[in-house]
Amino acid sequence: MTRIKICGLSREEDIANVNEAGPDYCGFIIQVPRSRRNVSPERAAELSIRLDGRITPVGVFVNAPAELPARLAREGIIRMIQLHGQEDEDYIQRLRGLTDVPVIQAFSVASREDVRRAKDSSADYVLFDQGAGGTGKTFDWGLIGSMDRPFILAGGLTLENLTEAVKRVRPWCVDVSSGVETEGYKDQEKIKAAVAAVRRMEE
Ligand SMILES: O=C(O)c1ccccc1N[C@@H]1O[C@H](COP(=O)(O)O)[C@@H](O)[C@H]1O
Repeated sequence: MTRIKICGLSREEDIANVNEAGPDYCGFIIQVPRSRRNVSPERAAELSIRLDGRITPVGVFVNAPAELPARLAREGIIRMIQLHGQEDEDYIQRLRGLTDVPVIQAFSVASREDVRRAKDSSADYVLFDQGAGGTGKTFDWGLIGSMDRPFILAGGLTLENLTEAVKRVRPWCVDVSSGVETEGYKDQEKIKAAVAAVRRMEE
């Protein structure tokens, strides 16, 4: 069964829309000023509290001090931590000392070497993406090859390529952000269609 995460929520209506669509995970881009999906920790708290309890809130961080994701996890604002910067093994170990929520480490895939590095990660899950995150672009899925651990496929997934991605790559979870937006905002119909497409594949 492939799970689905809808990432980059920033408005109350985004929460209402995911509550209706029912993905497995949703993501908040926290304290990443360069992202147009950026939310403050306080805003993430306001949004997370409105989320259906069956959907796991994931905090997405880029080189944040480890105390920040750990605090938000302790406060129950997020239940998973996604590291999307240059965080290394020392960082993950420091985080482990501060919180026991599952950790996702993102890797930008441009070569087989990037995938090999991911195999060595001590994170609970690895995520394969194109570029620095939220680019809306895909990478060569053939580079993933065979993986002996659960992984998340991200990067430029859309209603057009989601089904093919699940069939070809067999990820543990797909992560969609730009692909369920219209003019820069999350789109209710696209979110519903993406979740339905992944659920249909389980049948
Ligand atoms: O979405 C962002 O703006 C973002 C910023 C910084 C780090 C990660 C970000 N998003 C993550 O990027 C991937 C793929 O996004 P897309 O579907 O290609 O737009 C996904 O994992 C998001 O969590």
